[in-house]
Amino acid sequence: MDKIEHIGIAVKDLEKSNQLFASLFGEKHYKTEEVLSEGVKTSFFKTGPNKIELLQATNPESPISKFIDKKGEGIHHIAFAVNDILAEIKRLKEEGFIVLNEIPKKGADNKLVAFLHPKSTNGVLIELCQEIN
Ligand SMILES: CC[C@@H](C(=O)O)C(=O)SCCNC(=O)CCNC(=O)[C@H](O)C(C)(C)COP(=O)(O)OP(=O)(O)OC[C@H]1O[C@@H](n2cnc3c(N)ncnc32)[C@H](O)[C@@H]1OP(=O)(O)O
Ligand SMILES: [Co+2]
Repeated sequence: MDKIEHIGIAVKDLEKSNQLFASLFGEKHYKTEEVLSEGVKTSFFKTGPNKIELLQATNPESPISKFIDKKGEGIHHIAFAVNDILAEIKRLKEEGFIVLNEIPKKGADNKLVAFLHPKSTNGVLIELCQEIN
C-alpha cells in the first residue's frame, strides 16, 4: 500500500461545503464528478500534496446518506493508492480483512476502487485506489 490518495468527507450540501472548504484552503475545488454506482456527487480539492474528496449523497440508499443519518457530516473514509489493486485485495483478504467488493469498481478521478469494511479496520472505512492508465 502506498501514500494516502485522498480523504473522503461526507457533506449534506456540496455547494455550501465547496465554499466552506475553498475559504479554508484558500483555493477552489478543481473538479466535480458524479459517481452513479455509489450514489454520490463529489468535488476535489488539493492542499499541498494532499487531496480531499467531498461527497454528497444523490439518493437515500447512498452510503453517504446512511452515514450522515447515523454519524452526521465528517470524515467518511481514507483512501490509499495501490499499484496493483487485485494483488492488494488478495493480500488483505489473506490477512483477514473484510473486502467489500472483490471486483474493483470505477471510482472518481480516473481510479479503480475497492473498500474494506470498517468492522475489520478499527472502525475506519478504507478505500484502495489504483490509477487507470
Ligand atoms: C466517489 C467514488 C469513490 C472514490 O472514487 O473515491 C468513493 O469514495 S465512494 C464512497 C461511498 N461508497 C462507499 O462508502 C462504499 C463502501 N461502503 C459500504 O459498502 C457501506 O457504506 C458499508 C461500510 C458496508 C456500511 O454499509 P451498511 O452496512 O449498509 O450501513 P450501516 O449504516 O448499516 O452501517 C453498518 C455499520 O458500519 C458503520 N459504518 C458505516 N459507514 C461507515 C464509515 N464510513 N466509517 C466508519 N463506520 C461506518 C455504521 O456506523 C454501522 O456501525 P454499527 O452501528 O456499529 O453497526
Ligand atoms: Co473516495
